Amino acid sequence: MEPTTFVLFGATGDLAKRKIYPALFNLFLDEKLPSSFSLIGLGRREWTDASFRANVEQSIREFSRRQGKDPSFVKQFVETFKYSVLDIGRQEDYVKLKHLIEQREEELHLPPNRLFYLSVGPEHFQPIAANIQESGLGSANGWKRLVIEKPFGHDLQSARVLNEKLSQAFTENEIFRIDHYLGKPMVQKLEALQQNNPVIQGLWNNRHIANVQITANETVGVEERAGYYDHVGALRDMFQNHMLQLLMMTAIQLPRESGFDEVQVKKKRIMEALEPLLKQDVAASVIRGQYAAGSVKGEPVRGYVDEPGVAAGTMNDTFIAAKLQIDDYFWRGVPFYIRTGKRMKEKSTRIVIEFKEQFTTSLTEKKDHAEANLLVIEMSPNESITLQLNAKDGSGTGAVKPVHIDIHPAGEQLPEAYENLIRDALAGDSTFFAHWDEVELAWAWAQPILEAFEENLVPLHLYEAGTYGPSESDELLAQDGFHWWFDANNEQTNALVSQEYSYHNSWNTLVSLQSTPDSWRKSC
Ligand SMILES: NC(=O)C1=CN([C@@H]2O[C@H](COP(=O)(O)OP(=O)(O)OC[C@H]3O[C@@H](n4cnc5c(N)ncnc54)[C@H](OP(=O)(O)O)[C@@H]3O)[C@@H](O)[C@H]2O)C=CC1
Ligand SMILES: O=C1O[C@H](COP(=O)(O)O)[C@@H](O)[C@H](O)[C@H]1O
Repeated sequence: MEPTTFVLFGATGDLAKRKIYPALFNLFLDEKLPSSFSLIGLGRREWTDASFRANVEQSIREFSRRQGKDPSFVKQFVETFKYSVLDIGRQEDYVKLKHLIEQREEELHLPPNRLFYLSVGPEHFQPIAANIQESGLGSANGWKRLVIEKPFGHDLQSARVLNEKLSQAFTENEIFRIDHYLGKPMVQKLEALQQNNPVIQGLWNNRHIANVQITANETVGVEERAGYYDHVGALRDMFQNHMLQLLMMTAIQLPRESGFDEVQVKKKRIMEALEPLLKQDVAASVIRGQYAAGSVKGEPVRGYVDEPGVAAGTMNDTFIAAKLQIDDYFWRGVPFYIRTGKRMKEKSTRIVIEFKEQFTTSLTEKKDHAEANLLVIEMSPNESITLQLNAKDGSGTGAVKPVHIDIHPAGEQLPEAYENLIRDALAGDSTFFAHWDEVELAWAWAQPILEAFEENLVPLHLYEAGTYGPSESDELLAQDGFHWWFDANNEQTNALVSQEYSYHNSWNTLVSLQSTPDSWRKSC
């Protein structure tokens, strides 16, 4: 990895503290940072280098999964960190920053490779990019990269304007838009699963798959983020970005030797093939919900409208479920059901592929109770891949019972999403970042839904906190003859939960999932 200066805007903020420093520290311990690495933190707070380092140390103690490590490692990690006071709107602060960066590059013999990480509110993205350009910070004789956090725009129009402005200072290849779901280890292993297993690759189409279900349920409510969330809702906060990225990563078809460019092109093709919704038809395939008072994990919780900071009479969505169709050769006719919500019964992020029951006859169906074949990719709370097959149960009656092949990352400590993403950004590999074409197409697809919500063309269903959302979400699948798998109140899933036979395999033996193929990765 090339020597790099990591310039962190928002170094005093919450994201830096909870995610960025712990991720950098873990990369440091794993020797995955560039051998020459300089970090400069920026914020308005009047911190010194010493107080900045003390804050970073504290965040590592609090949030790093390696907090038990020898404290001398933490000291060693932060000892070269610098802090500079910078107000985003003040041009003279960028001049001061430029001098500091150049001085450090000289002291540490670093080429001027600069990664600008914007861990600040979205209203600051454009002014920072413009000031980087105007101050000459981005015109040194090395590479420059811009890493930006979500949200990327508020709707299609604002996203286009933002992109246009950023493009004046950075090329598309230099912009790394974070979608932390793309950094999740199971998402990164998803394509390796398909690419390295012809048996799965051969099944990955509408001849064999009945439907796909993508769920991201959370138990938390709006927390202290009402100021942000009440203007955004589940559609903008989760669906337009994370959920559609999961859809792209699931539906993509990649031959074994696919490179980074192919991934990008094929993700874009999926989005282009996504059947658009007309505003007046949104209500037929989109369910909007908002949590009412209830209880989560045995604790009573208030309804969304009673959360501090939420506007009176708010119609904001805290739950959304939708049926999507991809109109292409592979997926035509396969419904993709996607849902995400806050204050649900349990935290669960998973993709379920339900295969068609091609070979069942009415006789075997009745006698054997054969369950559907499922492939379940579990991202949270645990990480695993499970394949449900049917086998004779050995009782001599000839009965068929579901068996499960579980693939767990046994003993392996998987990296956090931010570790994967920061490592990739440092390496110039944008495979697992959101590219502009995808972001624009995702906003274009979501736009009629935003408008239908705005104009109240879609009913807002209240659901009790601690449930699986409004019952209309179940009906969305029931009208096609399906049901959400793994909802505890769904009897048909009990067979899976009370499994009798389970073949536990080590992470590597059954399928080769360990790493994402290098051919995916592109070094700029
Ligand atoms: N926190 C999280 O879990 C997540 C956050 N994000 C995104 O990350 C970004 C940062 O969020 P978060 O850390 O929570 O926000 P915080 O409000 O905690 O931090 C904001 C940071 O921006 C700095 N800042 C604000 N205004 C200025 C200014 N005028 N000049 C210089 N610095 C300024 C603050 O510095 P100071 O206070 O010193 O002025 C602070 O370091 C946002 O885009 C958010 O959407 C995305 C996913 C999760
Ligand atoms: O981006 C966001 O994601 C989190 C959920 O992330 P997860 O990794 O815990 O599944 C969500 O709580 C938050 O509202 C949203 O902004």
